[in-house]
Formats: sequence, structure tokens, C-alpha cells
Amino acid sequence: MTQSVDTLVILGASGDLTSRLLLPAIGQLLTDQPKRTFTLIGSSSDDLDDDAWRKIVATSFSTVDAKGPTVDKLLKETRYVKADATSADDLKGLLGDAKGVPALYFALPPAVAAKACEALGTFDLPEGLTLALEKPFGTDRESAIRLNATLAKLVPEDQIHRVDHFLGRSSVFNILGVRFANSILEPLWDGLHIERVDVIYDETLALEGRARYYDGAGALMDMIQSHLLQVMAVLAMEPPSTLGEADLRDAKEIVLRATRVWGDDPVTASRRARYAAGEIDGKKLPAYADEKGVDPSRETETLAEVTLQIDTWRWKGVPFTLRSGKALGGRRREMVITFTPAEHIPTGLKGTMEPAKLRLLFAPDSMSLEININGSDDPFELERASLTADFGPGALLAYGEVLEGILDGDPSLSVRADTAVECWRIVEPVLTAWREGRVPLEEYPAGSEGPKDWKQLG
Ligand SMILES: NC(=O)C1=CN([C@@H]2O[C@H](COP(=O)(O)OP(=O)(O)OC[C@H]3O[C@@H](n4cnc5c(N)ncnc54)[C@H](OP(=O)(O)O)[C@@H]3O)[C@@H](O)[C@H]2O)C=CC1
Ligand SMILES: O=C1O[C@H](COP(=O)(O)O)[C@@H](O)[C@H](O)[C@H]1O
Repeated sequence: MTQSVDTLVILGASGDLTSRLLLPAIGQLLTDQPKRTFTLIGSSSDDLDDDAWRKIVATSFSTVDAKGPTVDKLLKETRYVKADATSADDLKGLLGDAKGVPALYFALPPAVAAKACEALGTFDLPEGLTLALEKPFGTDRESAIRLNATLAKLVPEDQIHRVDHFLGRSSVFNILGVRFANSILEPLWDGLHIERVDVIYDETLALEGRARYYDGAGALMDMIQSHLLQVMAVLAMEPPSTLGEADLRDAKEIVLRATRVWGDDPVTASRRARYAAGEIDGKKLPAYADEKGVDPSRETETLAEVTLQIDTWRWKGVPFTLRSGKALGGRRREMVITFTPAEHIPTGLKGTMEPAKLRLLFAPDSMSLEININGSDDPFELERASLTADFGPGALLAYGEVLEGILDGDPSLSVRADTAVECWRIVEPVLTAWREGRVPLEEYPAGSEGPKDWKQLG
């Protein structure tokens, strides 16, 4: 731990991200690493006072059983400042108030965060200021380029953290261990031995009152353009020499630069759908279009699927399909690597001929390698067996890993400027085809597996 930040200012302190994910991660980090000391300031446009804010912090901390003198000290000293994040005067006041080296965490809707960055360019910023921006970074490729240019005028690139909390998930660290700490998988990790790769993140959660943000984003921008492309990059990248910031981020960037929509045809390579009324776990859910704050004419998708190709020797001909959706009947969150079928099964063996599959599951993290083995009764009758292993949950929550990087000035887990633009470049043809109505918006009942005729992945 070489902490470089003295005061963490969260803009958007009254929002969902702050209370549900950031504050619990801070509580856990301080419980796990009690030598850390920093001041926390919460800020948003809401009329809160210090006591109300402390209550929010304490409630979030209690969800992770945060305790110890460092936690108590932070709780006692944390303050709330009402501010408009897009006002230069308010931001100047906030930063002027911060002790030592500050970090600004933009837990704000993306358009508001972009305006806040422009406002920061109108006055002198404190030495060492760190900026942490949430995904989605910008709202399209052009705006991401503009936002990068604005940020580059404010602070050096290594003080900019474009947060993608999936990069802090133990599931992503597990890919690195399984792939690069064994000599049995990496030689098979290419188009000669792998038929397809699917990354699936189906949630049972629905809109959860987030229309203000989600209705302008949808499943493609919310999950695929950011998180799932990052996961795919780690699955597909060349083995890096180290896990240092430059090696890791270069390796991801190279693979993303080679990625494009399968066959350059977004119409056949993508699908979108929106949930209709239904039921999940005995709870009735209204149609997405009827949720509070949703404008149905925007045709925002709540389930998206895109197939990509990676133009490298290693991945020629291998489809990578990324899928994510809300209000689905079951939580299915996994990366599935389907190997090519055996070249020749000796005549005399019968039964299942399915290719081997490696499944890496997100939280709780586990893996299973599904293979064909001889049957227990008849040795000539093949059966399916699964070799499984559980991974530990990791010492820190994903946001704890991310915050640790921010507080210690290590950008390894953050998305680099060029990569943020690349991710928009990859999905842009799909966004355009959808906007032009060239891919129909289908429907699925909440609580189902998605539209009936969609092929099962993995
Ligand atoms: N929620 C989640 O699960 C996740 C969210 N994210 C990202 O985090 C970001 C925030 O999302 P989320 O917390 O869900 O959104 P919310 O709408 O719940 O919260 C947004 C926050 O921003 C504040 N805000 C909006 N405009 C201003 C302004 N001009 N000045 C000051 N404060 C302002 C709001 O305050 P007020 O209510 O007073 O307007 C509120 O505190 C998004 O980019 C999202 O993609 C990323 C991962 C997960
Ligand atoms: O960034 C987001 O991620 C969550 C899913 O991540 P999890 O770690 O909470 O499972 C998703 O629900 C949300 O819509 C999205 O903004």
C-alpha cells in the first residue's frame, strides 16, 4: 500500500452506485487494511446534511460488517457538501475544502460527468488530483474522444481511472491464473482448438428504479460495450510478460483493436429485446415500457447479444458472443469456452460426442471442465463428466480492488484512453443498425429465458 490520495470526494453521493457498491467497498477496504487513512466527502445536488450522509455511509458499511478504529474515524469525520457537479464554482469550493491530495470520483450519469470535466478545465486544479470516471465512458465514440481530450488537459493519463468494476472482479483475475499459470490450456487457446466463446451475463434484476440512467443506455451500452468487452479482452489477449499496468493494458488494447462485428454485418450478428410484463420469484413485474421514468419510444433494449470476430492468427474463425440482459428467469453469469470436437472418435465408442467445454462462472466463482469419459457401466458408452473447482471470493469486493488502485495511484485495473474509444468503435455499427431499425426489437416476458427463438448459448 503506497497511498497517494488523502481525500476522496464522491460526486453523486446520493445515488445507487454510491450506497450499494462504493461505500460497502470502502468499508470493507478499511476493515481489511486498517492502516489506510483518508477523508471521505460525499456530494450531490440533494439537500442532505452531514448526519443524513453519515447514516447512508453507516448503513452501507453495515452490509459488509465494516468495523475497527479506522472505520469509526472515517465515519466520524466524513462530511457532506451540496454541490452542482457541473458548476465550476461548486467544484472549486469542493476541491478547496479537501485536505492534501484529492481524488474526485464521478458517480454521476455519464453526460453530467462529461460536463463536470469541462467545468474542471476553467480553474487551477490541485497538484496530484486523481479523477475516477464510471462507465459508460462517454455516450459514443466521438464523445469518448472528446472526453479523453478534455481529461488530457486536466491531469496526466496515469491519474485518470476509467472505472470498469468487472476488471476488479476475482472472476477476471481467475482467467489470468487458469490461462497463464498452467501449460495445459494455453497451447489449446486458439482457433484450431476452440470452436466458440460465449460470455453471458443474465440478471434477474430488472430496472430497480434506474430509468434516469438506464433508459438512455440499454443493455448494449450498460454491459456489453464496457464490462463484457473487457472480460473478452482478458480471455483473448496474448500472454503478457507481467501483470503490470503497461503490459496488461497493452495486451487488452491489442486484442480489442483487432475486434469487429462478425462478418461486418450487425444485422445478422446482433439481437435485441425488451422485457414485457411477467413474474420473477413470485413477484409480478410490469413491462419495461411501463416502468416509471421509461420513455417507450426510445426502444431501449433490456437484453442484447452481439457476435464479434477477432482478426488475429490465434482467433481466426472463432465467434465471440457477448450477451447480457435484465429481468430474466435465472441468473446465468459465465464464460463458456467450447472446444472443437475430437478429430476422430474410434469406432466402437458410442454415446455423447459433445465437444469439451470450459466454464468459468462469475460470483460465486467456480470453474468446470466438461469432458467425455467412459461410462461407469459400459466402458464403450461415453458419458459426460465435469471436473470442477471453486475459487475463493477474493479478499476485496470488485469496487474495493478498483478503489485500492485509485487510492494508491495504480491504474492497472482502469480502462486506458485508447481502449475506451476502441470499445465504442466495436459496438458502433450495432448501435447504428439498431437506431435505424434494421434489427427488430423483440420481446420476452420478464422471468423467461429471453425470446423463444433465440439460440441457447454455451
Ligand atoms: N448503479 C449501479 O449498479 C452501477 C452504476 N454505474 C455507473 O455509475 C454512474 C451513476 O449511476 P447510479 O448511481 O446508478 O445513478 P443514480 O441516478 O442513482 O445517481 C446519480 C447521482 O448523481 C447525482 N447528480 C446528477 N446530476 C447531478 C449534478 N448536476 N450535480 C450533482 N449531482 C448530480 C444524483 O443526485 P440527485 O439525485 O440529487 O440528482 C445522484 O446522486 C453511471 O455512470 C452508471 O453507469 C456503474 C456500475 C454499476
Ligand atoms: O455496471 C453495471 O453492472 C451491474 C452488474 O454487475 P454486478 O457486479 O452488480 O453483478 C448491472 O446490474 C448494472 O446494470 C450495470 O450498470
